[in-house]
Amino acid sequence: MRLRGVGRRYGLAGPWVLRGVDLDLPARALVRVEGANGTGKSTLLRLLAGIDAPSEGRITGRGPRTAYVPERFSAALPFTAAGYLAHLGRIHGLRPADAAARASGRLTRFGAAAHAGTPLAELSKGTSQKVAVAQALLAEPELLVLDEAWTGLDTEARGELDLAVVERVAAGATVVYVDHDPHRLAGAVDAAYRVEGQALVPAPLAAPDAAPGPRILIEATCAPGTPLPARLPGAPEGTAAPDGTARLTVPAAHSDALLGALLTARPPWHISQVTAAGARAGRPASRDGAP
Ligand SMILES: Nc1ncnc2c1ncn2[C@@H]1O[C@H](COP(=O)(O)OP(=O)(O)OP(=O)(O)O)[C@@H](O)[C@H]1O
Repeated sequence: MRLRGVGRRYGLAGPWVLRGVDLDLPARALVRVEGANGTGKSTLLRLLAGIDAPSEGRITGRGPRTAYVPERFSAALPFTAAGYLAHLGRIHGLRPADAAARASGRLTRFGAAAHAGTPLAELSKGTSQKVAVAQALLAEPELLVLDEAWTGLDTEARGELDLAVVERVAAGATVVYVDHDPHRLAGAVDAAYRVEGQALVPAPLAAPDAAPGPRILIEATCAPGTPLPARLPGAPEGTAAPDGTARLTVPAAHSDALLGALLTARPPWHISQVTAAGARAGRPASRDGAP
């Protein structure tokens, strides 16, 4: 996706919020946008998501599957949380039974299963935000735009969203996000930009050492006594036990490479579980439980 000479102002004679923005967003990339309060980050994200149009300039190459999570989500629609997600699933072309199953799975993943039957209008702010995140992930978007989507989520749901973002990028998507936490997803970010004045300028990436970002725990098995392959990518922490089980943690950015190395090793390792490191012990990454 490309932005060329993009500008946005509100009202015909309003001040320019953004002007002369040129940006290339490749596939399979995690892109952070930062900037001081009120500089135009949300304005840029709405333009990227296509829910607002530039006042000047051109945006091209946006794919059909785009999802957006706003800073504050409130859907004043006559649906329950699960009904709303299932409805969106059907709009995305899923069969009713598949849409209902996927809706339920997404609510479970973000710890909102207990509120599946609650009308949208009665959801707490945190649960509404979980529904917003669940709806964005429903269509497996190729462009995912997150405007402080972590705000209002509990710790577990924040970890799930970190993991879901990393998964989307690994699946080939472009994910663009704003978050007040400078360490959010640090170590996994491919490019960062700062809104300054009316311009968008490249920003330095947070050092992975200072802020390692999400880590993934990979549990694998092989024949008892098999040593781990040498020089595994991502410098994973952990060892293989004599019974042939291994528990390894790596920065999320390296988890795909590590999985690939284990699966193609000689002899190959069988992957038994992949979870967010720091998730409750022994529970899979897609877990249930109320907030
Ligand atoms: N719908 C709108 N109508 C008029 N002005 C707007 C609108 N949306 C944003 N603005 C103005 O555009 C400027 C940039 O706002 P925007 O919300 O994009 O900034 P931001 O960097 O996301 O802010 P924050 O960090 O507070 O979330 C602000 O001056 C804001 O008042």
